[in-house]
Amino acid sequence: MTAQILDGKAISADIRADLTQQVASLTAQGQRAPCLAVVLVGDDPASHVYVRNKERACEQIGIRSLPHRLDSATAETDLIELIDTLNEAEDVDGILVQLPLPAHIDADRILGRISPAKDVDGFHPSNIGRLLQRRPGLRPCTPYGVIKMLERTNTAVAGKRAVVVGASNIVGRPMAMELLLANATVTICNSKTRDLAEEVGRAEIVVAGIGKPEFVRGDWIAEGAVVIDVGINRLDDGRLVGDVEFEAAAQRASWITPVPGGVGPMTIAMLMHNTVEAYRARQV
Ligand SMILES: Nc1nc2c(c(=O)[nH]1)N[C@@H](CN(C=O)c1ccc(C(=O)N[C@@H](CCC(=O)O)C(=O)O)cc1)CN2
Ligand SMILES: [Mg+2]
Repeated sequence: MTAQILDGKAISADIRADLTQQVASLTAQGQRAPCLAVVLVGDDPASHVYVRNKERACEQIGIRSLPHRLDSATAETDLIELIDTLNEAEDVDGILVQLPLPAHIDADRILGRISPAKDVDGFHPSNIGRLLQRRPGLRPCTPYGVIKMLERTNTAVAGKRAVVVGASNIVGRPMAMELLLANATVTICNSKTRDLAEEVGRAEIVVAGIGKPEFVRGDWIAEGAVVIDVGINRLDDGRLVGDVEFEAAAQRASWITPVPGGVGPMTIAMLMHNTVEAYRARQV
């Protein structure tokens, strides 16, 4: 089998086009536009690129973005003060704090300070708990985006054997919860998993999010599996590769996401989706 490509750029463009229409119809009715506060601390070059891309996506959709660029030496107490101000601001619907934060700042404390109603990244323990319990809430963008991509394959997730490789708080764990919500039979693999190849080989859906270039070998993949690669790794030669050995995996998979142009663009599209959702929830 040779896999069909799950084109994250195209799917995210569809989602953003739909959001553009939604926002246009809100503002045509005289309502204010949704507003996303974008907080970036420090000068990590990749973070600057991601934040710019998020602000550009806001602009295209008609979401107002409120930039807060802070010095890398910003004290944790000052950042908390800013979060509190944004939590209180009537006209701010979503708060995004770009990660990673500088080492002297406790990221968990900051993410836990954001009002769950404005937590458009879906990282607050309350939103994670809601996902775990099948209750409505803001859902972490990357796993949510993966679910949207799986919908595009027109293969039912319910009843499928899904293997998530990686158990991070922002990808692996919430991804497993999303797949469970969709009624898959889910296995979460971590760094201590014995015989990873065998686990992956049983999967009808594989989601890789471990942050190790081409760690999941193509010959581990079962014939016809759907392969979702969340990894984005920059090699010394400048090439960008995922966590899956793409060419070999594509020989066996039915669908596969490329890197770049796969899950990455979906993360930003779902952030925009969550911002509009947070706005709507705050209007009632
Ligand atoms: N507060 C958050 N911080 C971080 C998140 C997040 O979701 N919320 N995720 C990552 C960074 N990130 C968004 O913030 C992100 C990374 C990559 C992409 C993307 O589209 N990548 C492109 C390739 C880009 C390149 O050439 O380097 C792709 O995959 O096609 C989008 C979003 C950590 N921090
Ligand atoms: Mg820290």
